[in-house]
Amino acid sequence: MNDSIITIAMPKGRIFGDACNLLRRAGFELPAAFETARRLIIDLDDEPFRFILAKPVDVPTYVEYGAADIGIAGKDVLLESGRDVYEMVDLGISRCHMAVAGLPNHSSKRPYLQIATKYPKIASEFYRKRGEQIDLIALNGSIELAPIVGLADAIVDIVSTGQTLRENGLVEYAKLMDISSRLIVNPVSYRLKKEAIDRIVSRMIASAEGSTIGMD
Ligand SMILES: Nc1ncnc2c1ncn2[C@@H]1O[C@H](COP(=O)(O)OP(=O)(O)OP(=O)(O)O)[C@@H](O)[C@H]1O
Ligand SMILES: O=P(O)(O)OC[C@H]1O[C@H](OP(=O)(O)OP(=O)(O)O)[C@H](O)[C@@H]1O
Repeated sequence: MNDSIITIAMPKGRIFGDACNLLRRAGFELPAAFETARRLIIDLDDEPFRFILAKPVDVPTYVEYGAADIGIAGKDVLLESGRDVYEMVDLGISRCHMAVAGLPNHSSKRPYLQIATKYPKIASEFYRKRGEQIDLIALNGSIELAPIVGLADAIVDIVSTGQTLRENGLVEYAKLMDISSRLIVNPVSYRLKKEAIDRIVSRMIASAEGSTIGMD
């Protein structure tokens, strides 16, 4: 960790555009090519900020280990990763929700419900709280396929517009939680660079979409 530079881990992919817009609203002068460049480390010219561009699911790892002081990550990724980071601000971007879904009027013939998901921790916690024993099937994407081809009785996955469910003839059975992206901070960085990080947090709160502050 360099003491004078603040390193910010950015999630590539879906959140990236929303996160860049938010940073620009917060006064960060991101270069025009920020979104299109293939470089994975980008330093700003006039401010002591370094951006590292990571896969969304890896952002909490970079922040927990201190390779980045700060990061932006979806609440889904934070819950699933269980990484030891401070969650400082709900940025209100990339909003969606986590849901249980499956075929309409489906009734399982299995002894335990078979649940396919990219989020085994979130799914098992949900069913544990309901006192239901399940068989988890971990998948990496195209989760909606599983109930259609009989691999699972239901899925636990993200729903945003609902288009993927609709186009695949699935319905939502239950909503687990709202999801949005959060600003996360490495605890040691926060101790050593508190003033600089607090300034960033304030800028982000002022520019966030209906943000709230909180340290989890
Ligand atoms: N349909 C969606 N609408 C809005 N936000 C979403 C949606 N799907 C996911 N997200 C949010 O965006 C984050 C990153 O999603 P994205 O699909 O870019 O990454 P990913 O799951 O690693 O993708 P891939 O594995 O396909 O590269 C998720 O953690 C979640 O918070
Ligand atoms: O409600 P919607 O607006 O249709 O969005 C929901 C879809 O978006 C995500 O998938 P993603 O596009 O990230 O692809 P994946 O199958 O690789 O996870 C999520 O897993 C759903 O499949």
